[in-house]
Amino acid sequence: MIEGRIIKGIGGFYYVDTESGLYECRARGIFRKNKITPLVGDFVKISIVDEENKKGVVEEIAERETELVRPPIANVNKALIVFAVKNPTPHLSLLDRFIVLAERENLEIVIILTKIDLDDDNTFEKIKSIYEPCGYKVIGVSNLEKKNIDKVKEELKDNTVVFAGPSGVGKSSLLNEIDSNFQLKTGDVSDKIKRGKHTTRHAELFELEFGGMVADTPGFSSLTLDDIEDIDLKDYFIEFEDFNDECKFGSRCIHQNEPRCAVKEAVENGDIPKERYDSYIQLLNEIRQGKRRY
Ligand SMILES: Nc1nc2c(ncn2[C@@H]2O[C@H](COP(=O)(O)OP(=O)(O)OP(=O)(O)O)[C@@H](O)[C@H]2O)c(=O)[nH]1
Ligand SMILES: [Zn+2]
Repeated sequence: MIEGRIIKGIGGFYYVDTESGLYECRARGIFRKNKITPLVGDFVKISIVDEENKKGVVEEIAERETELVRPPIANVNKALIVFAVKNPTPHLSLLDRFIVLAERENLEIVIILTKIDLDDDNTFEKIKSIYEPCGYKVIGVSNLEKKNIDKVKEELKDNTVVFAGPSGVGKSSLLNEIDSNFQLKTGDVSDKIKRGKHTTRHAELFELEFGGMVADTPGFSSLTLDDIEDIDLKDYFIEFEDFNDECKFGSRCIHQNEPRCAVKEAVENGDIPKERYDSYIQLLNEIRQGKRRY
């Protein structure tokens, strides 16, 4: 058996990068039986079935350091959450959902706002003023005017990063600016001509020329948080952290209707952005309603 890493998965095939090249692999049936799906980013052991045609079988999957469900990817340490300031209009509820999922995996999170060349109503500053006080780095980028591409590069260098965000925000364009080899790797020319634009259809990991790995992932337009418990949600709003223990009911406080809630006080004092608190309550209600349905 040889070791490698799954860098792409399409239609039941896993493409495993190893020291002796790229192998197209099937997964052992045992994984399906145990309800384990190999993920892009997984470190695996494969047996070679056909060396000439580079075909193999995934035999073992190493324990995952991190595992994101949406987009599905394993063993990344950082998430660059990409939204555009305009075209498409940024939906902060979706941004908050992604943050929750990434915080649950303890990923480092950086928010990238693209298309700042179109920003005629200060959307960048507005979003930054909500998320920066929470502790998130917010970087404004223009692929068109090649602005702040180097700042994004710094975030990628020597990390394993997932690019996630809605469709059309410029994730692939940004990766093209970052590493000129990216286009060669993704460029499905016939597809591009047919559809007039490049659309990412599956997650794929790329090695960056300056060190590090990055996964471009298909855009998503909604995210549900069904598998999160209502009581846990507050832990994924990191700006609540300093106040959680000061509530009258301590860690049992869900910061909604409880008396003497330090989080609610912090919102009133402006120490926690109101937008984030409102978003928290909205997600909390959603999770609870979802639970009641089952
Ligand atoms: N004005 C402006 N347009 C941009 C910028 N970045 C990307 N675009 C345009 O936005 C559109 C979508 O860009 P993509 O890079 O395909 O977006 P994506 O996020 O990869 O989309 P999916 O693959 O569908 O997830 C293209 O028409 C780009 O030319 C930018 O910084 N400024
Ligand atoms: Zn509270």
